Amino acid sequence: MMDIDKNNKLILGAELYSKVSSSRVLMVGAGGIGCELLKNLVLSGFKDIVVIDLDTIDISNLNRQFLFQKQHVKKAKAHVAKESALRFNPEVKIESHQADIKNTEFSVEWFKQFTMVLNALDNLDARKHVNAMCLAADIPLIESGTTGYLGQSYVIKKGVTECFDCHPKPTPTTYPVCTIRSTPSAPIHCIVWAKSYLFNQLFGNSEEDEALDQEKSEDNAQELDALAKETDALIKIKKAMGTSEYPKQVFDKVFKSDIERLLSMEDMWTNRQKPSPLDYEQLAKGRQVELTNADSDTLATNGLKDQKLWTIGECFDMFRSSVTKLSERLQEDQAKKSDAILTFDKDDDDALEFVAAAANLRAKVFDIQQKTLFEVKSMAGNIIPAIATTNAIIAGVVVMKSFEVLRGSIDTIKRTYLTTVSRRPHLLIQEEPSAPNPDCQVCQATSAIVYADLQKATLRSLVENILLLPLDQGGAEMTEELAVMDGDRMLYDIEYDDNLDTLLKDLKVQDGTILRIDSENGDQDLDLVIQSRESLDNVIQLAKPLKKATKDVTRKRALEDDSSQEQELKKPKTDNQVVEIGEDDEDGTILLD
Ligand SMILES: Nc1ncnc2c1ncn2[C@@H]1O[C@H](COP(=O)(O)OP(=O)(O)OP(=O)(O)O)[C@@H](O)[C@H]1O
Ligand SMILES: [Zn+2]
Repeated sequence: MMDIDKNNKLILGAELYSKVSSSRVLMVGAGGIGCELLKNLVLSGFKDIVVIDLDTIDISNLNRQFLFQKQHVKKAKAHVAKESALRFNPEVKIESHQADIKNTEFSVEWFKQFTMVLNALDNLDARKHVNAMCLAADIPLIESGTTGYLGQSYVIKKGVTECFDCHPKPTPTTYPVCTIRSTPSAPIHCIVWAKSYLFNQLFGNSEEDEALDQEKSEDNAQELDALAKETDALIKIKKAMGTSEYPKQVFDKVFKSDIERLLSMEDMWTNRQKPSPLDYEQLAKGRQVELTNADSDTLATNGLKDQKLWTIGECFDMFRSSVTKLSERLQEDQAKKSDAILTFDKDDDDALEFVAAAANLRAKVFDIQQKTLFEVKSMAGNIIPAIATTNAIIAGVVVMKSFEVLRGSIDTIKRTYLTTVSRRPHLLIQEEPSAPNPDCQVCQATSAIVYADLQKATLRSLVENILLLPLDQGGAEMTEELAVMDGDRMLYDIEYDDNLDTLLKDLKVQDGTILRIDSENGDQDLDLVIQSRESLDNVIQLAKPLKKATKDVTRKRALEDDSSQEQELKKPKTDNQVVEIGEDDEDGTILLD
């Protein structure tokens, strides 16, 4: 037995050690938290780990994702993470997949093989998906996340705790389109204009970005119409893409004629400072003079290049060169695939330089403070810098939670927050877990497995032979006011029956698809997990008969399980219980709780 194992057995005790070493865990995401977590798992006795990540290693990951080194850039995160982690303990079995966890191959059945799932993700969409899969497979999920110095981790278990979707998550900030397009007043307005409007119009998807709130009102209707015309005129200019005149034409349009149009709307400027258009020829001349007069001292950058504020001449040069480079790239891509577009990526130097230059030129026009490339990168990417130590602390907390899950007392596992408070620079705050929200659309739906012969079953067979059929005949006994949804796609409701005689397979329902049956009369919703089976007695049938459930069953169960907990579970969520980190004097180990 290796030393690690011996030590783990001593630390965890024989019983927990045996549970840890015999469990099979899935880790989703091998980025900032994932790298720390995988290292922790192999060092703390886990022997059977599956790692999934869809991405490859970027150079910007190396400052905090310590399983990756320079020679690994562009390789799959999952595979490299596996290889590096194995070096801590070669006896562990690690299976790595470079894949999207949302792929249908990772079905509910597939999730069921795991003792628990550990999320180390960075986006809502994937988190919601794993949440739904773990609820359907009825296995515990440990959720975690960090932003800058803040972090959290908690356990989700169907019918016992809140799920990821029990409470709505704040939607990303949007900006009124007129603020961005006509009356910017802060650096972020110029950055959003450059990234969400100008970049998309010139190189990307010309549909308006969701960061721009297009809501029309009496006040802005006229301005919105004028802006639409302005956009049409910009689209015409795109015909010159690839010519040497192109950067000038774009420049004249967005920094001169559009600004002149704005100036002509006098009412707009009664209480605001007027913008001043930029002149291409003048800037070009000024830049010449700047370059001729500059001695090597002023040209040499002081400090880090991306943290130095560019002069207007430098912005001007950068604007022209990045427009040229991005146009060339777009044209090359379009030669291969006619509908190719570029999408803004903060790690794409040309795209970032374009956004920084355009935003700073616009800031000059509106007399707004300019920003360095570094600042633009973090604002345009909505980035709060990731901090290695925050990830490390949270990854440690996740492992502690995994031990508690294995000990079997999920209903008492606290939620842990890493936060900054005035009394101490950092503090872990523990909060009692909450019972599921009885109105949650996600975890309160009953779920059931449906066997379907996908070559033969139609939507009608699903509706008539399962959904509307009485319980005692093997159905779900729903009323006719129901809707069948595949994600956001509606397949059927009482007023939309066009698909009834279409085969499920032609509706893209496949093995592993989860269909959500919305009950539109307030009854319980139903999630149906489709499993493909051939030669069934009926082309479609429930795997197990359903029992009638009332909405409050899960909540009641959670409350009744342990009456001493009842008070805790009813407590409002905001009632934080601050727990000091106790320090064991003798050996300096930090104990949580
Ligand atoms: N649907 C998904 N399936 C599998 N892996 C995913 C999915 N969505 C995100 N991930 C992975 O989760 C990880 C999250 O890690 P992290 O938050 O550190 O992000 P990052 O992409 O490495 O860093 P940054 O976003 O700061 O550049 C990433 O490696 C990402 O590829
Ligand atoms: Zn829920």
